[in-house]
Amino acid sequence: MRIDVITIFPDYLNPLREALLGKAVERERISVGVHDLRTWTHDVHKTVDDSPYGGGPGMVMKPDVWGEALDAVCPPAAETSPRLVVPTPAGRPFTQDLAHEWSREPWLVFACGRYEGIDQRVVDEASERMPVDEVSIGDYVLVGGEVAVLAMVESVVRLLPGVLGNPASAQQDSFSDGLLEGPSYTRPEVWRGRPVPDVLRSGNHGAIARWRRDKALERTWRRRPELLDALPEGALDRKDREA
Ligand SMILES: Nc1cc(-c2cccs2)n[nH]1
Repeated sequence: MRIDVITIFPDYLNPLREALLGKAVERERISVGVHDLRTWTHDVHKTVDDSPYGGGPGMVMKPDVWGEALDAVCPPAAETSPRLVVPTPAGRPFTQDLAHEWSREPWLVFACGRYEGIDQRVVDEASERMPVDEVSIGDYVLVGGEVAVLAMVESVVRLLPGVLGNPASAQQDSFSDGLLEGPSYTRPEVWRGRPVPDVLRSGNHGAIARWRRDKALERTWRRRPELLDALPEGALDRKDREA
């Protein structure tokens, strides 16, 4: 997978070179290009934004600069086009399902804007030649899209074959079965007077699976009840309903 990020804060994307993601780059599971948007300005101040038409607070990012940047990073004449991802608080929710969908893409380009946004014509024009997803990573407002890109890239790249040490981890993610993951425990057996639940040390794998499922259902019911309503028909069996 090829990943390109266009940003006015290229150093903000340095974590993409670290740890798990850094290994994925080293192993050529992904190639990462980070591009400074100011490269495509032509004034001495390298201006990337301007006041919003219609008035209002903040600044909006200029379409001409973004247009040149996107033309350079994903040339219109090229035979392949990327999926363009634009983080915004006004986007559709980014979910684990979307991470799985994107993990099958050969090329993703992320456009990091300000929270007041990028001139809408940039997305409108790009949509004529590539798929564009305007997505939100949650109902809160960041200053820029860079943090959102780090989160989304990490959640997508960890799903690629050969990136996670144990592929089973991605299979047992929270949300993979529509529920939140239940509690986890490791040594010591007793910590500050708190023992590990007996069932987890019983060696009875059926009982352990049942206990874990019950804890996942309980946690989901307490913290995210709407996820239970969104489960497909038949996802909960009789024992689940008794939990
Ligand atoms: N979910 C979300 C995205 C954002 C921003 C994207 C770009 C600038 S601020 N804030 N919150």
